[in-house]
Amino acid sequence: MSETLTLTRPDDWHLHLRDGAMLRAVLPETTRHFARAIVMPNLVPPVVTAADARAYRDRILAALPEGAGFTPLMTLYLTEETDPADLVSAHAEGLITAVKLYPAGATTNSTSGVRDFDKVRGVLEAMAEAGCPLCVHGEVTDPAVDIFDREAVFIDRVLDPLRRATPGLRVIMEHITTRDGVDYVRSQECDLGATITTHHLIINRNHILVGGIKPHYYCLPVAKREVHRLALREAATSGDARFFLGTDSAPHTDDAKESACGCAGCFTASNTMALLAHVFEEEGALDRLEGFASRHGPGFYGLPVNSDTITLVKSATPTPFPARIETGDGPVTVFDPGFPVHWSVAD
Ligand SMILES: NC(=O)N[C@@H](CC(=O)O)C(=O)O
Ligand SMILES: [Zn+2]
Ligand SMILES: [Zn+2]
Repeated sequence: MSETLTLTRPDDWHLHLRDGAMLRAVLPETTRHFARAIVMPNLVPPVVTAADARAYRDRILAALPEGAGFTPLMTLYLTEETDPADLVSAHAEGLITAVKLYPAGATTNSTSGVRDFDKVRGVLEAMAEAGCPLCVHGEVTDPAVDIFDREAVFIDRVLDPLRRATPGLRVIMEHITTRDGVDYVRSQECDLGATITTHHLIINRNHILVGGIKPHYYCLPVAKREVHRLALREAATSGDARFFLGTDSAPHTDDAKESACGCAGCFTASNTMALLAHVFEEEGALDRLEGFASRHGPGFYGLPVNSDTITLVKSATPTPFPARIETGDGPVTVFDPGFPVHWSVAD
């Protein structure tokens, strides 16, 4: 007898869809299970204006598989030159759902990001006024700060001062990787949420480095110590509506990952829901998966929850998933959790 679990259809509140051949290959992996996704704007060149976002949204819609009922929720990439009027009108007309802040140099394609936070103060104030949320890649780029400390230092040096200076700004700490991130979210009264990725619930830094370097486990923010992974698991499965799913599924070709200078990013779009069922079952929290994957995100963004469902099935034998997907740019390896997975999403 197989066990099943039916959930309100989930959304992905942090996703990289890329462009061109890669977009066409990875998009169906998301639309199969998810109804909506917050689409990251870190293309080359980035999505910085309303016109860029409209053109990118049209390319995504043109690449949708037949019959996919999927809505891309667009974002703008915040730069020191962002025009607040362009941003506010794009938000007002529903073209964009949020704005993304990358500290310059913090991650993949972030060179156009923010260096001097004073230069974006006016834009952040306009966003607070307009009710447009800010998604944040929360790592400092100071070369003197150890890579494993960059999230915690960002909270103290950048995020907390920024939020105090801009009351009413709704902020999502993207892909939190530390207990410090969890604690900071919990310590705040309002206007703060956090996304958690699938892979950060599964791997710690040992997975990347013990027994040989594993480039497909390398992403940013880099996975931390086990205590942090456990804190993320506790937060994700706690039922606290401030924590929700953002896969940060970030495809790079195998050539780009398996390199002397490998790109950061784990590709999890294909197997995220199966892996989450495994994780939530391990934590005795299967009844809270729907909150994390399907309810808390819309709640934070002030959007309706989806009206249809997906069904997860647990079978007696492990359910294999493809090790990689083919793209016009080359193969992309699917995140391997390193354990057998018995859950899958029913067709
Ligand atoms: N997470 C990653 O490791 N990489 C992301 C960028 C990001 O989300 O920081 C990417 O665009 O490849
Ligand atoms: Zn990021
Ligand atoms: Zn990302």
